Amino acid sequence: MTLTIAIDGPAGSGKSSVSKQVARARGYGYLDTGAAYRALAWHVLARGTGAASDTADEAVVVAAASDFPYAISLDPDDYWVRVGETDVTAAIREPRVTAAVSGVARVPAVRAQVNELFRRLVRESGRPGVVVEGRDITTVVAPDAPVRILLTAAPDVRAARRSAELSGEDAGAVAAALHRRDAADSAVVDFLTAADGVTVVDSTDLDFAQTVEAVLDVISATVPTPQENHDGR
Ligand SMILES: Nc1ncnc2c1ncn2[C@@H]1O[C@H](COP(=O)(O)OP(=O)(O)O)[C@@H](O)[C@H]1O
Ligand SMILES: Nc1ccn([C@@H]2O[C@H](COP(=O)(O)OP(=O)(O)O)[C@@H](O)[C@H]2O)c(=O)n1
Repeated sequence: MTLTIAIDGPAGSGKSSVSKQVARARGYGYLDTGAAYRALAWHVLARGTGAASDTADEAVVVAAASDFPYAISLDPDDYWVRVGETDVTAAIREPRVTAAVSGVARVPAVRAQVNELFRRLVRESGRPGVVVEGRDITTVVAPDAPVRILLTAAPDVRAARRSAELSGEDAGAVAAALHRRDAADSAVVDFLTAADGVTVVDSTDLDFAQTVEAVLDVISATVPTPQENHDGR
């Protein structure tokens, strides 16, 4: 059976980059759940024009979700996202998609549909474990996962990290968009407080390597690596 490592947190907390590195270190798969919501937002925008591409319209979103040929790689060293024949790996990070994604993520039928997909992708991964990251993995998608982590960082630190990535964008606008999206998203699922049994890793004062180490330590406490087993630790 594939082991699930569940990681939640707000935008820019380091979920994707840290989870990817942790997956490499443990020989696990990596599942970016936000990519499904982003790809569906991209799909809605690509399918229609005018009202037919309105990601705030639940009926439009549900119609797009019923015809959504989505595929994602769980390989941390070969990450890609596709909708049908189109590689959307880069396109789903564009600001126009980021601005539309919360509308898509608000639709309960969409959440139920992608959650089933996430569980199936983990089941069929063929890997000993998968690091699954998002907003509701510790609470809804995999509440029984043996390791559940909330990755946080102070809002200004998260905004600074995100704007450093998007060098062409205005830092103030990136920060405002990030805080707006967190506010919209946290009305749907609570990813700002740790549920019972969830370990908080706060990366505000940690660099990237230290954050990866902190997450690996939490995992090792519950799931020793084969090497650690061998040493009798
Ligand atoms: N502890 C850290 N210290 C400094 N930079 C970090 C740290 N964790 C992540 N980053 C960087 O911050 C940016 C946002 O991280 P990302 O993994 O995309 O966050 P999320 O998936 O939560 O939105 C990336 O450029 C990443 O390399
Ligand atoms: N498990 C999840 C993951 C993402 N999402 C939604 O998908 C969007 C994009 O997620 P993401 O993880 O790619 O966002 P970042 O944290 O990388 O900025 C979020 O803003 C949420 O609206 C969600 O609702 N539930």
